[in-house]
Amino acid sequence: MTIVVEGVSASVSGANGAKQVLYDVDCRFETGQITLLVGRTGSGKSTLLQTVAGLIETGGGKITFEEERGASGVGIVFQYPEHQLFARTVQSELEYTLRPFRLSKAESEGRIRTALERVKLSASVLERSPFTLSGGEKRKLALASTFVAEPDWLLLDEPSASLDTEGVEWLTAAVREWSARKNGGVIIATHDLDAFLPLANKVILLREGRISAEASPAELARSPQPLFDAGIGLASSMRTALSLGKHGIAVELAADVPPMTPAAMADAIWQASRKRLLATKEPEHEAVAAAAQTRIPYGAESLAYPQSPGSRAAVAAAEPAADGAESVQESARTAEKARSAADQGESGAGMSGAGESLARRLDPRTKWLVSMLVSIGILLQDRWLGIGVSAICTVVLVLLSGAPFRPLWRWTKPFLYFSLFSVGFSGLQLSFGTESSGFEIGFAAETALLTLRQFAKIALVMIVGLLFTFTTTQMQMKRALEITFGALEKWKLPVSAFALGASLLLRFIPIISQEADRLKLAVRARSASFSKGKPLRLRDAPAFVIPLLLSVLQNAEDLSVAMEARGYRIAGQRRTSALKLRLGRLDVKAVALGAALLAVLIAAA
Ligand SMILES: Nc1ncnc2c1ncn2[C@@H]1O[C@H](COP(=O)(O)OP(=O)(O)OP(=O)(O)O)[C@@H](O)[C@H]1O
Repeated sequence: MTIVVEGVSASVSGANGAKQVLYDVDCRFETGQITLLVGRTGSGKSTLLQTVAGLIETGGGKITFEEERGASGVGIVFQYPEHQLFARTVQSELEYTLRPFRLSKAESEGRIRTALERVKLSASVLERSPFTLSGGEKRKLALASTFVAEPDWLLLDEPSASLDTEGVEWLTAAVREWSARKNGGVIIATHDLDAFLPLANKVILLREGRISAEASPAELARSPQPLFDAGIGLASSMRTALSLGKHGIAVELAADVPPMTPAAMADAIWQASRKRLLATKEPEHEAVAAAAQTRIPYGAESLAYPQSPGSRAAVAAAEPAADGAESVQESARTAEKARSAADQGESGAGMSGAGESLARRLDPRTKWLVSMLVSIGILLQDRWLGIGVSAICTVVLVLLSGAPFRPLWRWTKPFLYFSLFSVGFSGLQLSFGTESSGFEIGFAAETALLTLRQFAKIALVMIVGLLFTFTTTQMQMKRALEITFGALEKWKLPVSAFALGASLLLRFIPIISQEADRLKLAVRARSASFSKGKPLRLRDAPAFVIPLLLSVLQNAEDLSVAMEARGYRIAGQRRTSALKLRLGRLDVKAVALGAALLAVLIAAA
């Protein structure tokens, strides 16, 4: 009853293409145990969780379920519960999970009632839309919709986010209860050591997509160095012990019950204080000196202070009480600075110079001009030879631009399917004839080819347009339009408004795409796991089309509120632009290339 992860690598794909997140991960998750996945933001916890759940394909290595139901017995609750809710009512949300089990109505109602009781949600929410619930209620519902399927494994991503103190207490109790009742396995990706360390049997520390350490909570309590190495810091009980140690009060660590909870810590402090009180029969300074010499302050035996400035500052920030509030704030600021400096160091390489794709380094006006020139050239074509040359020119542009292939293909694919259908349909010839000849069906290849040629041209123009979209940010696009057509403002033409509108339209393309991905993932994760690892089934499509529309509308509303907050409503008010555009030598070369491609296309026409 174990999940074995061996040499697993995994990538996630976003608007800018695929990015490897996990590297050669080896670990085991035992049933009956609660395992924590702990690591800094972006270290790959969610990705590992989703890979184990079968929602992300492994790019190498394998995951073995040493039990009967395999990945189908896994229930996952996402980091943002709203990412997994999609139905019109809470009732249908829960029923959706139960659909593949083919239960009787009474059984299904019973399971729903029990699941709601377990998460302490009242049955009165059943008729409400999940989207009207509060953040904490959504999390409870997400958990209920997982509990209802009675999975063997419970995978929770940042489960304490958006819960209040009482909510966290309830959650930890629910996880404990579930684990004891089902004897199932629990994997929790979290930063919240205070809440989950006391529950855990094992902690797996992730750092930049790799496992940096594995330890039991008791081992970490005695030797917290791996927590610093992974850039995480300590649970507050550990911080308290560390601070007391600096004052010469040594908190003894019991081997079996490490002081992870406030109650256990209070007990340990009480024991330590009593010892110290007894010692103060001697003059106080001697007692302190003796304590400092003879007792081992918490963590000192193993806590060799980390050498890198970032982690040293993090250690300083993790020791609050000793030096007063001011120094705590100062060290927290230093730690933050050090971390962000480290972050910039990591990400800077990818952002600058050679690492950046050619198209991203070009001025958006240049890209727009080149796209126009090539699109005009493509639209001039009337012969198959010309279409072939257009296709070659488009491939040249795609390769030179360095635009990501996957999103390009994802956006082009539906159009290609639609085109093929239209081509087939346009070639159909139906005749209802006379009584003697009857109904006849034929296919006019010539008409179909004509349609194919038209669609091929549109597809190529679309790819050229997408190249522009995928390599131009909304801000660049807006500035480019404002600069290009700015002169028209003299004649009171609303150039800024037009530029903003056009750039918002562009901005919405990736948003819709991300939303569709999110909903597909949610539907797959909850199709009681029967279709995990397989593409979405057609009959699941309605489950995400309406939520997709709703969420696009919600995004539009959020955006309009944000814009209003930034003064976009105030007519005539000019805003300062943070983005300066400059044409360079590379732009001249790109325009020359565009003109050359147009010349080739005119020659081929
Ligand atoms: N859809 C995506 N597109 C692009 N990058 C992504 C996508 N999903 C995740 N990533 C990147 O993958 C890396 C790991 O992300 P992941 O969500 O697994 O980290 P995490 O440890 O769970 O972080 P957090 O604690 O902030 O939730 C991050 O750098 C993140 O930016």
